[in-house]
Amino acid sequence: MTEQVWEIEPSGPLRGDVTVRGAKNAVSKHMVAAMLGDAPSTIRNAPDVGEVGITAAMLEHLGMEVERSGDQLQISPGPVADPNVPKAFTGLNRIPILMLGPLLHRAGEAFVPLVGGDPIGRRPIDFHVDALRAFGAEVEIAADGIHARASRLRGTRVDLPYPSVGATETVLLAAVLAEGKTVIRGAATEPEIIELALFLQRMGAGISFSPDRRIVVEGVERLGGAETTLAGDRIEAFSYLVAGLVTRGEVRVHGCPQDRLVTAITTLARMGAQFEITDDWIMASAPEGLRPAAVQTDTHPGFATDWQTPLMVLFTQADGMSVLHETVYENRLAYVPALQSMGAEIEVYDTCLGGPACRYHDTSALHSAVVRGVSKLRGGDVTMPDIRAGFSAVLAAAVAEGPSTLRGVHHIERGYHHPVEQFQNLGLTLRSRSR
Ligand SMILES: CC(=O)N[C@H]1[C@@H](OP(=O)(O)OP(=O)(O)OC[C@H]2O[C@@H](n3ccc(=O)[nH]c3=O)[C@H](O)[C@@H]2O)O[C@H](CO)[C@@H](O)[C@@H]1O
Ligand SMILES: C=C(OP(=O)(O)O)C(=O)O
Repeated sequence: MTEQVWEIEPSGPLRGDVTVRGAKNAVSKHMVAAMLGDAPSTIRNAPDVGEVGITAAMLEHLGMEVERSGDQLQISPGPVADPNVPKAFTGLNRIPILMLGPLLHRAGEAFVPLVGGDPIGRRPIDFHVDALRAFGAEVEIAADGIHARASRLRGTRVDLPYPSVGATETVLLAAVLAEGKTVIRGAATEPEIIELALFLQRMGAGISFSPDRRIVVEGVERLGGAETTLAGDRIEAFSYLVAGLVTRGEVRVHGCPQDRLVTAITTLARMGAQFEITDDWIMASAPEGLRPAAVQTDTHPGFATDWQTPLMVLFTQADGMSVLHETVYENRLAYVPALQSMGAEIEVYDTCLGGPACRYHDTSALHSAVVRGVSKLRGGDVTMPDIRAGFSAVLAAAVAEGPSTLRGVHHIERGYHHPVEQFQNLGLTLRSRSR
């Protein structure tokens, strides 16, 4: 069987411009929201990534029309042809669970296969299921997926035990057409949640945000179509800024609003990065080198867990001991052995270092890391375990001495827009080969 691999050679400082498009998850979730309308919706600035194709194929199976033209997607919500997402989509991404609410509204019944996403720790769906039951749905968890049925969803009160991004979205997508009022307490407030809520508001939904993670939704009878242009992906934007910093170059990132990166920018600035920020782009450089830092990942507006992997590689190139405490996923340091095999001096611990105790305090999950910099990295033969760890392997290969071979590149292709071209434009010697 042939395998796609990336061969990377050390290439000096990465410099130049990168434009980021909408985030892979944002585009999929807007596509799911569009299912709720009774008229077509348009989503612009969509990236050209595997995730969109997976979600489009699911929607088409359900009876929606999806038309792509350049960076624009038009979703025309026809009658539901089949309320079952086929099992062929098992594990391909996390989007099917979000389809339950819209399918219940449109068809009164639904089946979605087991959701996947990156293997970064336990990713249960109990909050989603409990919330749908609170709306009055009958939900049965089978070995191969979830069956749900409801003649009408009724507004309810949902208290999320942790501000889960996906569960907040499940509740929003169920609440907008439910009968009466829904109140979510403990809601996630990530920029992607706000972006989705604004889109739903354009479709006609009654959503208001209150302080203290409380969202109130007044159900409406019908939703129309809407148009939107997605903001550039903050994870991708951060990753390319770090690509410049870690190689002692400077990358100018266009398309991601500054307010989505505020904590990231402050964190990098604390490490000695200097920024130029305009309305159109953000550029980072570190002419005087980088200092170590202690960083804890968190829900928004904290330091996002998806920013953690490039930061880890940056820590290996900062002068001194850095600490990373991952509090969102218990197994998100599983990629560290690959970096260690390339010479990174990283030790992982099951204790909470560099911040207050988190949910994994009393477990044996290795979720804290101490990183010694500056480490001399050497080229390696590494398999990417997930999307963000994949990007960090590219960064490690870019600063390593000697060539590297990276496998599992499909992970990156699920969510980064044309990564080979972007890296090559920045000056990285990267060849993508089938072997
Ligand atoms: C498709 C998508 O949007 N992915 C993003 C989304 O993932 P996703 O929406 O899956 O992440 P959540 O915010 O739901 O997960 C946060 C935490 O809540 C826990 N939890 C979640 C749901 C549940 O029913 N029960 C439960 O215990 C999870 O195990 C995790 O520890 O937000 C994460 C946190 O910003 C990002 O890393 C992912 O890139
Ligand atoms: C964890 C991620 O994605 P997913 O939730 O789709 O696995 C991610 O984008 O970093």
